[in-house]
Amino acid sequence: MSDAAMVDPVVSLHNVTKTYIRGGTEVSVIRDLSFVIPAGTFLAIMGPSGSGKSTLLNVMAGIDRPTSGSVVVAGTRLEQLSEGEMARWRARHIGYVFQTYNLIPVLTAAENVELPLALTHLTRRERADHVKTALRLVGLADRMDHYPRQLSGGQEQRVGVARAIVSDPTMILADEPTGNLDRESADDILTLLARLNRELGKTIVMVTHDPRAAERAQMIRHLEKGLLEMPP
Ligand SMILES: Nc1ncnc2c1ncn2[C@@H]1O[C@H](COP(=O)(O)OP(=O)(O)OP(=O)(O)O)[C@@H](O)[C@H]1O
Repeated sequence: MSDAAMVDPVVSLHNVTKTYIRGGTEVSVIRDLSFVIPAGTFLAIMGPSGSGKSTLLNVMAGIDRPTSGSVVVAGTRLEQLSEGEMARWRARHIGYVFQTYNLIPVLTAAENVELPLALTHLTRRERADHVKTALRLVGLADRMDHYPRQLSGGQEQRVGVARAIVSDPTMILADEPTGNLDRESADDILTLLARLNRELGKTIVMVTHDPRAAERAQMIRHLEKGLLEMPP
């Protein structure tokens, strides 16, 4: 890792543990995890089902709070934020891509993409411009007024990616973004994520089961029982 990367991580986790109570006993999903993600990295996190991948992503997004330890993302120590501050912080810094797209069926592609901008101070005109740019970036400028049911799975996920980038966030977190797609659509989404990383310098953290998807990232880490396998 270069000195610059050490100086400028987008994510730093220090001794992060996340514990749930299940059936009266404490279960550690993430155990004493410490690592940094340098700015501009495209990282894939792999690991068996239940190993804590989604939990880790949610901790980085400020959706889940760790039981102990500290999480610094984009220069902010997340445990210091109230729920309201966290929502505003997340809107500014995090774009999230879901396995099942999570589009709202009664809204058009453009309206879905515009949703994260509700928490910003942009004017209506500026919001429309951002939406157009995001949909153009994912190659769906001609589908702005289509509803999710009028789109293929691959196109729906491209709308999902447009929604994740519309506010120009610091980091994109993608939880199994290709899990519901056929090989060709999956490749399109991975190519798109790689482009956003390369051309726009977005830091991307992608959770995936699929080794072929993980290969498209610059760096792969394996999570096993809440512990991250670190490079030699
Ligand atoms: N809110 C919760 N309450 C209790 N247990 C939880 C909660 N959220 C997650 N868990 C447990 O934590 C463990 C890790 O879950 P997580 O979803 O992070 O794993 P994962 O690696 O993403 O799995 P998958 O690949 O199946 O999505 C699981 O055993 C899960 O049941």
